[in-house]
Formats: sequence, C-alpha cells, structure tokens
Amino acid sequence: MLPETVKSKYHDLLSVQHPRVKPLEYRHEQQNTFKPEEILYKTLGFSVARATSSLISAGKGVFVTRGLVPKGAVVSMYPGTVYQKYEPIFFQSVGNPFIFRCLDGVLIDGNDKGISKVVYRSCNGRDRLGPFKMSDSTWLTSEICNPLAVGQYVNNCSNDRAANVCYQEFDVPAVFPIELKQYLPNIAYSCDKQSPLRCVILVALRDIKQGEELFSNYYTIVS
Ligand SMILES: C[S@@+](CC[C@H](N)C(=O)[O-])C[C@H]1O[C@@H](n2cnc3c(N)ncnc32)[C@H](O)[C@@H]1O
Repeated sequence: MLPETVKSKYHDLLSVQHPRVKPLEYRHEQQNTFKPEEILYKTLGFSVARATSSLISAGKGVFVTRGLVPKGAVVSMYPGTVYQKYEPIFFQSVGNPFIFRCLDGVLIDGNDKGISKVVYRSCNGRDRLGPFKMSDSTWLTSEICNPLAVGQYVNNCSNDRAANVCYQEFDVPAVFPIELKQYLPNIAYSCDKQSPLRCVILVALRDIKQGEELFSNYYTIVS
C-alpha cells in the first residue's frame, strides 16, 4: 500500500526489525534480528531502560544502560493518552502520579496500569487506519517496540541529584509520515481532528554516561 519511494526508504530498516506478529515462543528463535534496545544502541549510540531507582523508596527509574547520551539528544519520550484541558480525566487521575501537565493545560496520562491502560488501548484500537496503527501501544506490555517510551518513569531531581534531562513539548506536524505513527507512544483521547497530537520528549541537558539514572525537574518544561 505504500508508495515505492517510501518503501525503498524504509527497506533497510525493516530488514532488521523485530518481527512484531510472531508468537512469543518463536521470537527468541529468530536469527539475524535485533531487539529494539539493540537497534536503539546501534542507531543512536545509547540505550535506556527502567530499573530500580538509585533513590531509596522511589520505586523505578530510568537508566542509561549502554553507551553515552550526548548533550541535546532525545533520551526518551513521555508515553500516554493526550487529553485536551476540557476533556474528562477524573477517574484516570485519582492517585495517578503519571499525569504530565503541558504548559497550555493539555494532559498526558502515562500510567501503564488500570483504567489508564484500558483507555489508551481503546483509543489505539479506535484509530487504526486499515493496516496502519496510529500509535504504539507496546509500552503497555513487556514486549516494547519503542525503547525510548519510558519517560514517565524518570524521577524528580533533588539537592544531590541534579536534573540531567528536561521536557520538550511539541505537536506532531500534519506531514508526519503515516507509516511511522505506529512508533509514537501517544494517542488523543478524543478523535478530534482539529487538534494536532501533542508529544513530550526528554532531552539531555549534558552528556550522560552509561549507568547514570535520568532525573528531570517536574516543574520545568521547555516550550
Ligand atoms: C512519575 S512517577 C516516577 C516513577 C516512579 N518512581 C515509579 O516507580 O512508579 C513519580 C513518582 O515517583 C516517586 N518519585 C519521583 N521522584 C522522586 C524523588 N526524587 N524521591 C522520591 N520519590 C520520587 C514519587 O512516588 C512520585 O510520585
């Protein structure tokens, strides 16, 4: 279904992609395929993942697991359902520490459990366009396609843990290729075609070495 020019552009990439529809038992038997973390490392020179935070009783955090993140690089994305400020989010927000508020009041619910998870999956199914998915929902599973989609697990900075990443909001442009939307870990709560899709990325404030945990400032957003 894709135009020839688009097919050839992504041909090389597709040839090393992890097969997404294979049953779990066959995945590890595949030869000559790379895991998404491996592709991330080979492409950007680093990989990130969730692990127990270095802060006592802070739960999980996000670490650079391989390589070096250069200053200015996109180190992760904030996944979740995007709500306009007038849309209902009451039940999803009760006791939910994963809600990110953008400067203009747009909210992103990055909780990967409970009602938040159900809502994301529902919107993801609703917005399918034939064979094309309009967003990535694998961050809700253990088989993550986009390993950058862990930004909601980044912990807050403190006096002895300075922020090494900051948030950057942006709206996905109308010309964004439809076949790449399946890798965006965000989806709009309402199928209101007027509003562009909001995404939030985390950008390295300095070089970040392998083994370091990411810390942001929960109250600072770069617009
Ligand atoms: C967005 S979540 C971050 C992921 C969280 N650590 C987890 O495992 O679910 C925010 C929550 O993480 C914890 N947290 C974040 N930064 C912290 C810090 N500097 N010290 C202690 N707890 C922190 C708090 O419980 C906060 O409500």
